[in-house]
Amino acid sequence: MTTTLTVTTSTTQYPVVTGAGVLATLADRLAELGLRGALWLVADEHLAAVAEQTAATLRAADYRVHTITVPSGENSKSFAELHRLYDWMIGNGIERRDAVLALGGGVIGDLAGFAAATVLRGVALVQLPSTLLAMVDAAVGGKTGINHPLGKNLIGAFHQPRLVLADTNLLATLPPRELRAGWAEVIKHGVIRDAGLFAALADLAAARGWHAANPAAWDAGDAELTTELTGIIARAVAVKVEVVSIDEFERGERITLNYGHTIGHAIEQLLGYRLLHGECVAIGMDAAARIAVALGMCAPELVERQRALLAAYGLATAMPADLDREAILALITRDKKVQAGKVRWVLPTAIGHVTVRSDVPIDVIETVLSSSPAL
Ligand SMILES: NC(=O)c1ccc[n+]([C@@H]2O[C@H](COP(=O)([O-])OP(=O)(O)OC[C@H]3O[C@@H](n4cnc5c(N)ncnc54)[C@H](O)[C@@H]3O)[C@@H](O)[C@H]2O)c1
Ligand SMILES: O=C(O)C(=O)C[C@@H](O)[C@H](O)[C@H](O)COP(=O)(O)O
Ligand SMILES: [Zn+2]
Repeated sequence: MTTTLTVTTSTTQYPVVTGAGVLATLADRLAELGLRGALWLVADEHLAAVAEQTAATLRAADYRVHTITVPSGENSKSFAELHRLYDWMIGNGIERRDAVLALGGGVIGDLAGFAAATVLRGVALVQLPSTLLAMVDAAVGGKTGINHPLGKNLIGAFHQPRLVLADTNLLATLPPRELRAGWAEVIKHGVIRDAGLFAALADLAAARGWHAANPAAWDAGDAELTTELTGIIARAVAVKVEVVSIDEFERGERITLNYGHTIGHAIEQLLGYRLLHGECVAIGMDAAARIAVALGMCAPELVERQRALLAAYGLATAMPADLDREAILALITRDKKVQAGKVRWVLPTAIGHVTVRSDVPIDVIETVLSSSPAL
């Protein structure tokens, strides 16, 4: 099953295509978009074979293709890697009508996307996500960037892709831990905007007997499961498409996509990126839900339901014991969503609904952090 959704903003419109085998349609789609310049394929090192195959197909369709691989992992969202991409592009004569193709997870999408946003003041970008997380979230919506030693994603730009092609066949080689990290953003999409998606995830978990001790596993040979999960992925993509179409530049609605990230990003950075982005978002979602309960915004049952669903998809919500709670607090106040010195918290009121609050008392946050279950 292939699903095509369209991001429509005041400045642009582009398709987000999700399905098994869609990467094979890349050359035709580029031609339809009128992208006939050279292609600069930036691939995660673990996707080198896919990159080679993709480049060969594009060359057979008369494209000039340059390829480069980037070391896997969060550390590649760095000035050094960005610089290496600029040297490669400029050194080999990139032109304004060319396009950058980002083949990999969110790290490659963010890094190559930012290079595309800035080289020659911007060239076309095509996102070819290869992780669950990138398919449902990172590849869509145009947020690109790198990390700064003082914080996550602090240097970046909005640069919308011309096309997102999410080939779910690529997920067959994704390590289970990375797949689990992707479920965090899928569940986030359910909590912030789509109670039906949350219910579908919960129903599937119940039907399959998935819980903390026996979490979700995707056996690609199970056709029925693959169909169900592909449908769920398409539904999660739809949430992202909807939100960024409403609010491209995060002036309002888009901040809801940051649910779980205020604390999540702080943990990611404090642990030196030892935990994955999705794993930290899961911990941050649990803390945010507990803040909402403490403020009387939702019933404690919401925390339990969210925790159970995260656990069923293999995600822990306890904070690592070595995490310095004071340091989390300090980092939160440097979050890029801080306005007039106030942290803007995305908090749930019910499954499928969140609201933004800038008046969360510090002692509530301290209590939630200090009462977090520890790993
Ligand atoms: N721009 C956005 O809107 C947005 C949204 C969410 C997250 N992000 C960012 O995305 C990053 C996380 O992305 P991610 O979870 O995709 O991680 P990632 O890009 O680090 O990829 C995860 C790991 O899987 C490997 N891999 C990727 N695809 C594979 C495949 N098909 N088969 C085998 N191995 C594969 C990679 O080499 C890497 O080791 C974070 O930096 C986060 O900040 C950005
Ligand atoms: O697309 C968005 O907007 C998001 O917030 C999606 C998040 O899942 C993603 O992690 C994003 O990179 C966070 O953005 P940031 O502005 O908080 O760095
Ligand atoms: Zn995220």
